[in-house]
Amino acid sequence: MEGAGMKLGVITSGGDAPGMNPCLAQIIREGQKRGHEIIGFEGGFRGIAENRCRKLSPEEVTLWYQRGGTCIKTGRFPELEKESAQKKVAEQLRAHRIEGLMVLGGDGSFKGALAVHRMFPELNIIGIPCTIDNNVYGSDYTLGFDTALNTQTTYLDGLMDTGESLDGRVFFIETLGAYDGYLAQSTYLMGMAEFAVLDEMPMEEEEIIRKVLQAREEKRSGSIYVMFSESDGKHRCLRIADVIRDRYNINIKCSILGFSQRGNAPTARDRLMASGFADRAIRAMETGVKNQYIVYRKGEFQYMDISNASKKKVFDWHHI
Ligand SMILES: Nc1ncnc2c1ncn2[C@@H]1O[C@H](COP(=O)(O)OP(=O)(O)OP(=O)(O)O)[C@@H](O)[C@H]1O
Ligand SMILES: O=P(O)(O)OC[C@H]1O[C@](O)(CO)[C@@H](O)[C@@H]1O
Repeated sequence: MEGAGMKLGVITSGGDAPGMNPCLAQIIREGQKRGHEIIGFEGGFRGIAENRCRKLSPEEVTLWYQRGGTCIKTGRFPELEKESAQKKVAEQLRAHRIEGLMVLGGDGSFKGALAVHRMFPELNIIGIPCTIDNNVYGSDYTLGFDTALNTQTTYLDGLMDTGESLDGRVFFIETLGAYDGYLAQSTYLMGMAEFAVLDEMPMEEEEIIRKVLQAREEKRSGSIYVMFSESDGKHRCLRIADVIRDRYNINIKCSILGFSQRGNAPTARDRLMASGFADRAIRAMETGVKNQYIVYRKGEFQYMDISNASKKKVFDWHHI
């Protein structure tokens, strides 16, 4: 019955993101206060299929606010695209008498939730956008982005101390984010990089090289900093750096931030946002809001039908 004393499931799914833990903690604390039972399935949709679950209690979550990653583990479960896996997940949720499932993840996880809902239409599904990539359609913000950006900024601070002490170097810095350029573009927006190489604005290798040479011409002191988004994961910056080194004998260094960028204690902003998302999710379950994900748009939380999750977010060049 909607409102009082519901049995609610929760998973984290896709890549982990700082902010997932405080969001879980708030769901568990608020949930219990309002008389709900919160069941955590471990490792995303696979954990539901394999029936790895337990009741989560407020006593265990005190330190979750300050921890990166996710304390109930996450996972990718590509089998869920098949009907057989969708049925399995739906069966398990039915067996546990779960009335609503909260899914903390990215756009892929919301598509997965919708697929499960089709097999179990009485199940309410509510999504919370959690990914350092900031790429969920309809939302200006996804949990984890601020922490990943702060990690990146601290890294750049260190790099620039040395880059400004030894003139004339070129630094290529690759961020995570797959094909989404929000992390890389942010450093450029801050004014800390000469330019950013993004999938949103494809650039031929020769064009990148030309821009590096031009930046060196224009900058009389210090070094040159160029951001690269992760793209296909083949570290294109290494290849381009080799060409520049061989052709022009320039001292060029590549820094690939890699997976430590996905960790670390959530920033205060991510903790605050986590709490806002969690409250809206619980309220949605209680008030009969059905099959939505929560978005943060123009400074406020709103609901968006989960079928929109498959749409591509239009890149916002000046996201702030
Ligand atoms: N089209 C789909 N149909 C069914 N399930 C899906 C679909 N897309 C994704 N999923 C499920 O959601 C899981 C997570 O999706 P995905 O790997 O795309 O990560 P994500 O949620 O987008 O997060 P991140 O941004 O961190 O990558 C998949 O492993 C799969 O279980
Ligand atoms: O850990 P995995 O599954 O290799 O995923 C890596 C991807 O996940 C993300 O961190 C998003 O969660 C992307 O930035 C990155 O490309």
